[in-house]
Amino acid sequence: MLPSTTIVIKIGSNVLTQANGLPDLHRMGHLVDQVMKLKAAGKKVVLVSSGAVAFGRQKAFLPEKLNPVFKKQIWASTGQIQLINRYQDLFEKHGQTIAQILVTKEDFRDRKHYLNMKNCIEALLQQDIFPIVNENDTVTITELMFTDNDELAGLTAAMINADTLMILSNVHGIFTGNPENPSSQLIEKVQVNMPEINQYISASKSSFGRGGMLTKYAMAKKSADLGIQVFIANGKNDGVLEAFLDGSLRCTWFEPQKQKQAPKKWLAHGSHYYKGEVFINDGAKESLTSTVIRSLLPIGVSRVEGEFSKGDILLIRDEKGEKIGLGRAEYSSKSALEKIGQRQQKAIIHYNYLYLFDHE
Ligand SMILES: Nc1ncnc2c1ncn2[C@@H]1O[C@H](COP(=O)(O)OP(=O)(O)O)[C@@H](O)[C@H]1O
Ligand SMILES: N[C@@H](CCC(=O)OP(=O)(O)O)C(=O)O
Repeated sequence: MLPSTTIVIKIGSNVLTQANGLPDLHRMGHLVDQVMKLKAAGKKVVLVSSGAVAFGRQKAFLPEKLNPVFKKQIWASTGQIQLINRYQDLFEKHGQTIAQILVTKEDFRDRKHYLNMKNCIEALLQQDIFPIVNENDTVTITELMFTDNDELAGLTAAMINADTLMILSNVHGIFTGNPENPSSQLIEKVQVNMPEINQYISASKSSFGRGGMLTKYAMAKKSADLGIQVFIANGKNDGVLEAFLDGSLRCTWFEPQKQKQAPKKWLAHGSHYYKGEVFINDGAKESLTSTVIRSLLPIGVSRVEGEFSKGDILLIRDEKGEKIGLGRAEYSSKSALEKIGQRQQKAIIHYNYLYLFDHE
């Protein structure tokens, strides 16, 4: 475990609900008390909290046959008010003002939205207002949805340059088998060059969760690659955050690699958010993957696909179609089409906004 100053804490739906599905206000209160202890210890904290759908489900009784998308929208829109009101009551007891931030995947795709979000969270933290983030579930349907809030928490941690991501679920971490099986053991440490441990993870999830342990693992690995240490721990355990503070936390810890620069962190999460594709020739591939720092020039581009604007994320492929990396477009697709193959043109992707895959 490494020192931490800025922490994103993700709380799963199951942590905030009882087995019968009713909100667990006692647990919520206990977590808020502990978050305040982290703040008192000088940590900057941002919360990514699930629970809108779970809270809404308890209040809005809907016909069984209603379209599942409408159900989710109704539960999320009614439940988010309850969720945030509960937080407000609980934080108010500590004299702490809170802010609600509801976001969509689109906000991470568009660099302007991304920077607006980042600046807003940073301004809130500076003013000592506590940000609570959730997905805007009423507008994010099917392909617009985050896989789950674990993905949103990973993106948020990268966005605000957090050094620590704490994922609170209803298990102590990743086990070598079903966590309910007494022979399964907790994997305490995940290090960079360790073999994949996803073989141990089953697709099963807790009753109110969306993504399951597989997305937690994928997001934790990605965040660790970007230099963020990740803890997966049991938010249902009393004193979980105090144990984090005193170093006695029982959890799965992901060792971080060296911190990446901020624009590269934005791009690293862009695999699902790119707007267009650029295909590069062998010479450009060699140049980009060499040890010398280089931008991608139009002369190295053989074709572009998709409609994109300046500032959008592009996926870079080689001539065989293999994925090489991601970058921020310096041209719109219209200008790029005019410039490809030409010499002495400004880079289509500047090095500062280029992220190359390690082994994809
Ligand atoms: N190898 C494993 N170790 C730990 N949990 C696992 C494993 N395989 C599957 N799981 C399941 O993942 C669940 C946690 O994911 P999820 O239900 O999405 O929680 P949350 O609501 O906190 O996001 C656990 O309750 C457990 O049932
Ligand atoms: N935005 C949804 C959260 C969905 C989700 O990812 O849930 P979980 O897997 O419990 O973190 C809600 O507030 O209900």
